[in-house]
Amino acid sequence: MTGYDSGDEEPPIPQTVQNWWLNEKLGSGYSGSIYRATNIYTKQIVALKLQWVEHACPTNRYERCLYPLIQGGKGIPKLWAAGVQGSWDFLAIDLLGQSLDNIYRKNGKEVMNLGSVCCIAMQVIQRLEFMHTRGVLHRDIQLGNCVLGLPPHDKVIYMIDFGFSKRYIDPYTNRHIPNSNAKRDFIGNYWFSSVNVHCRGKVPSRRDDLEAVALMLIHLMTPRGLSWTRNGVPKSSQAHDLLIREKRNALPEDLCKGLPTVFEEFLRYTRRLKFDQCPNYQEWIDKFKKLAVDEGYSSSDNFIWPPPSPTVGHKTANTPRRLLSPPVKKDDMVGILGGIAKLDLGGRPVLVNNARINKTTVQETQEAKSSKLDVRDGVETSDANALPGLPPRLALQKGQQLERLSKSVGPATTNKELSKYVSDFIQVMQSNSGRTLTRPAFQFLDVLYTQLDKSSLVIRPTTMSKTKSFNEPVPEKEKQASHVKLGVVARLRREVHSARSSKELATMVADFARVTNRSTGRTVSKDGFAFLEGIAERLKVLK
Ligand SMILES: Nc1ncnc2c1ncn2[C@@H]1O[C@H](COP(=O)(O)OP(=O)(O)OP(=O)(O)O)[C@@H](O)[C@H]1O
Repeated sequence: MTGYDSGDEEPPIPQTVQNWWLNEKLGSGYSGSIYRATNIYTKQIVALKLQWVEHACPTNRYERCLYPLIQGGKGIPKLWAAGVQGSWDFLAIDLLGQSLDNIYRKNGKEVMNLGSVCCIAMQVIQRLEFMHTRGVLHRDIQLGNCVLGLPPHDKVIYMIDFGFSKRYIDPYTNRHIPNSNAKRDFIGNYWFSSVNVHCRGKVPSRRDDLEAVALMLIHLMTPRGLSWTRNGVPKSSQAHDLLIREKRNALPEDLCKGLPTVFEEFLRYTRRLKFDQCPNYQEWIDKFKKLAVDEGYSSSDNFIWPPPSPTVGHKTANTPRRLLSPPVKKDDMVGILGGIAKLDLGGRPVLVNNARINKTTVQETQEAKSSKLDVRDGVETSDANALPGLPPRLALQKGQQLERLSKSVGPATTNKELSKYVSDFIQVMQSNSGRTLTRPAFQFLDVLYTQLDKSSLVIRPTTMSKTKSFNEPVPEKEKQASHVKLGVVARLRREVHSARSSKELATMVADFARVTNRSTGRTVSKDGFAFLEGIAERLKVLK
């Protein structure tokens, strides 16, 4: 054991403590060790948490008092026995399996798949909801304290280590503990304790447990983890100060760049909560569930490790951008453009007045409209269109809807039609919690761009594969707006209303796609949607 500062020496670990025979060591922490132990009479097997009574940080003593308050909750280990025998303070609790930290490390600290992270989110938020309803804060949320059960409970995440836990409801007055401006000593962990508690010395409350969950989830989704975790535990006060500064200065939008928006929203939500405010746990459980479902994972919060195979290699709207190959690979783009080139357009003009639309075009438009009806209904009538290798159909819905829209926008012949398709595109994008530009969304924008850019030309199918795409180098004269950084979408939103030609709109669409791709991790912001709505509006009036 480590960490004790008593003058006395810690005695050797005994073979038995009360009725428990100690087997192998399962793990150890700052203040004690955990053993697998067998009841010598009943043969019941438990995890025995053992701590020397003289330890400088007598967490077992606190845990003994806390455990009874939270008994009976799902994912809370059962306390079978507790007490002091001789020099040893012990707790006998349910024997559990591996911790999320073990899993994370065994997995080479690789980014965890989104489905698993959503399960962790749902379960850990539920655990905290339960603890909080019992008037207890955890105060040490971290991967090592989230442990899987043993079969048949191996899909359940258990919370352990209540050594730092504390009542936030005064048992005598039944009131929330008071806030204070006095700076407190830090209790928690370096990686995930909230900014208020860790960096500002504030009194912890429910919001801080939730902020720690948010940081833990973001950590799991970030290559090499959160930046302040990368140098290991700080070994000096200067190193700790640096860590604190880094954590305090990290903006949610930077921490969550490229992640599904739910993560950033959750972190911001936890930081907006008032000191004594009760979090809306269910809202966030539902949001993470929806995110999982939208991305083709199960709606169940069962944590299955290793994750089921269908999701392997599946990259979707909400997959972190860092994990994705480039938005549209060159080969794919050639394929897409080749596909459009194969459309039998017969050299018809596009985006011209109705008088020049021939009968075939009208028919095609009607077909496009009928497929759009499916899009509006959001119902897939058949899996015939399912793309090989893609996961369950729920995940396909958004992608398929966008693919259909891309196909429809290609043969569109008037600005009015284009306007409607843009509105449909917005609708599909907004119907999904991950408002990110996925590959099919880029496809749509690319075809839209092509349509707008070529508005005054006749499309010649043979030249389509050479058609300019915003994914390809842009000629210098059009490049001025491609140095776009933050704020560009806001500018596009303003300027779209004064665009004088389809070509101008095309340039704006290209800028929008580039800046969304490059600067905001593909998330379509409010300005982004307003810009797209502006496109739809402008197309209605542009001839
Ligand atoms: N009930 C259990 N069943 C199986 N293993 C467990 C159990 N509880 C704890 N462990 C293992 O022992 C390790 C240390 O447990 P715990 O965090 O409770 O101890 P601690 O001394 O409070 O540690 P820390 O210094 O991290 O706060 C855990 O990370 C886990 O690997």
